[in-house]
Amino acid sequence: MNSQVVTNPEDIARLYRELSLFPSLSRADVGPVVTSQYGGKYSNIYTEWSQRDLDRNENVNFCRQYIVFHDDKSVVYSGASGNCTEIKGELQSKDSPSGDMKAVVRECTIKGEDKQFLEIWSKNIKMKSINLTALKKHGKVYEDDQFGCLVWSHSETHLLYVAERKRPKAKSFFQSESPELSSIGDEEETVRREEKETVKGEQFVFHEDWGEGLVGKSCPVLCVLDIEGDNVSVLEGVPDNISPGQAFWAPGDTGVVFVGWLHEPFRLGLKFCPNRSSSLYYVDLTGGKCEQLTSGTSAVSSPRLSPDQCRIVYLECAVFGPHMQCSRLCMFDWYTKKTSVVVDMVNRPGEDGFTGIYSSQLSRQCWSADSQRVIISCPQRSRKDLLMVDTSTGSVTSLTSKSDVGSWCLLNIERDLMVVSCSSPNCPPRLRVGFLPPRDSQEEVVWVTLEDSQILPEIDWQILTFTPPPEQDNSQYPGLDFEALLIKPKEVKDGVKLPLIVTPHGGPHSVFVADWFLYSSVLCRMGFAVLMVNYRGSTGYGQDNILSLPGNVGTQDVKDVQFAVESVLKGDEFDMQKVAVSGGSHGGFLACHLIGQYPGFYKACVSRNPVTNLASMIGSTDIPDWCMVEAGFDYTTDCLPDPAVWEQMLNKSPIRYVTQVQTPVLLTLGEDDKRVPSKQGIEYYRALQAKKVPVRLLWYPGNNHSLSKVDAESDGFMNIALWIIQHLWK
Ligand SMILES: CC(=O)N[C@@H](C)C(=O)N[C@@H](C)C(=O)N[C@@H](C)C(=O)O
Repeated sequence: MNSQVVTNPEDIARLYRELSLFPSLSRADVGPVVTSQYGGKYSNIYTEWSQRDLDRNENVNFCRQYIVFHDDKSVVYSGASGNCTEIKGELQSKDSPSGDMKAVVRECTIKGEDKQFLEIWSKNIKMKSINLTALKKHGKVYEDDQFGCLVWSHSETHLLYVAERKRPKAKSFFQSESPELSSIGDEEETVRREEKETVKGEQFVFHEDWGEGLVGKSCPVLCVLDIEGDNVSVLEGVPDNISPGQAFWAPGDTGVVFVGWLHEPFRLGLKFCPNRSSSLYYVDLTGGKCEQLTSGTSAVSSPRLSPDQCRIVYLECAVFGPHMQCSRLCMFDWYTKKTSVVVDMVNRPGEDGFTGIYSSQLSRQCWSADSQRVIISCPQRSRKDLLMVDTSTGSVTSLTSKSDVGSWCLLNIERDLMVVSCSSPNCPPRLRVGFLPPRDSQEEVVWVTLEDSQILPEIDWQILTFTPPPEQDNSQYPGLDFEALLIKPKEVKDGVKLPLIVTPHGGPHSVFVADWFLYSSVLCRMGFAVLMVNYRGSTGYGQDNILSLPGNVGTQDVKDVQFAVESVLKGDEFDMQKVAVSGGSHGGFLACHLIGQYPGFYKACVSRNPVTNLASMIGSTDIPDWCMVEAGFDYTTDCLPDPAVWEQMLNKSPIRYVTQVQTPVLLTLGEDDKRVPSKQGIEYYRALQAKKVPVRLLWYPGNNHSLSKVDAESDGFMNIALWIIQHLWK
């Protein structure tokens, strides 16, 4: 075999184990400025990381702290202050604004029962540990990014968080009554009260939840802990037709501002779906009066209060339509109660190259100290950059576009000290800090690395740009181009042509930015080239690019990927007899389309939780609107099955071409997938079996759409690599 590909399973596993060690940065907080007696200033940087532990079969979360000496505008010295500490059981944590206290929501199992505690730490003492489970004021605390929050009041006397609404105990009509209580004591009184609150016939009522990644999260409520009084109250006044989340304290702690998502007539999947009808609200703590701050005709997210507590920026996009779109950055003036658009949607990038805002979540803090600028990390074509927005002028400046690092993520900013994670396809995440230059200055940010990582010299990467041929131009949205990341081994032996693995992203409205990808890095170290295609419809290229795809899935996206592959194969670097295709979700949809529409071209196919039949998916997915929109139809909540629509859906689905498939297919399915139900993969699996096409199906219990648990991810990789090797060199 004239190749340089690693094929021995033990060697592959060793490579995977080596590269899976690199942790990812999930959070950073900047502590208060401390001035030493000699006038030196320093701040503590608290960071949280996540790392795969293949032996414990879990993602391990740990923290590490650093100290940064500065003069409020530049870093003088920095270094780690201690080693890493695993943080197990901590659902949420947050230092108080002064840094004097820390709140922790902790989950632990006591005598076989899961319980949740809200802890208040000060210096070296755990001052309070409130058993939230025993209080029975609400259900489980929300720890997710969609609804969850843990916020200190400005006064540091109250804590705000989100939990599941308390549901009365349900019992059968035929359950025997508890024996008459002999004596009335506190305990008995509690049991008696609970008996009264118990309802019959409600044990099996269906409670819809918010879908994939939010299973069991149905009715969030805003909760406030009065730290002095040790009592928890559920905020009144939130309208019954909305689910609140992403809450924070209003100026002066007079009340709470939050995002409310409409959940009538029913809930649709919310994860990766920022296009759900939602508004900003304010609920007054005293009277419980609730006020809607934004129009209610759009979808909003990530409200962030300015340091001077005068304005709130937030992201806004249209309701329904493509699930990820170009957002507007809007602002609500707390005192005039007026909203304004700071940065509008970008249909086509202009000369300045700014392609629009595609972030679905702003960083925890994103304001400059002067309350004039906002920092946003978001995709700009195939990179992810830090953008500085001047909220007075709406001007957008990239702080990182000249960098050779492909992906920058703002973790936090406090008093203009930015904490970022940055990485590239050949460089795992690094932790850096740097001061935001003064407003209107032309200075570049001076970045200081707190935690470095070495560039992998064996990996080379580049961004390729493609212009579709005239016959594939979109007449409604003409002149659009698209890109792909090409990741390949730096050293290639003479005479060796590289095998190529083609990977279209899912979404379809998402994007591959030049970030660190574990799978692509290991495949590259094994000797494969990997082509990660950002076909038309990807985010980061303007709203027109996104709008060009709905109604054209299964043709435009498929042709874009094939055009990119055939363009790359025109060179003599790659072996066109050794091309595989691999994708997940909509990327799996494309992988299955490609082997059906180009029979024999791909020698192996891997498909993770693929969409294989839009017509059969619409009735079982948590995002039925996605099926309608991507098939080219408008969605309304009262829409009903229509044979003509189903016919169109079927015609745009990979299952339509399954009779042409010759390529061996590996399917990997998550048992708990609410997004693309596993029956989609099974439908395709059976069709291949019936045609006697080599097919293998891996079924991962306890895994959902992302198949991101350590077992599924590591086992999945090994099987993917060996499947490709088996069929590219048979
Ligand atoms: C961009 C995005 O995620 N859109 C959502 C509506 C979504 O879940 N789409 C799926 C069909 C999908 O393709 N998801 C991709 C991102 C995946 O890899 O899971």
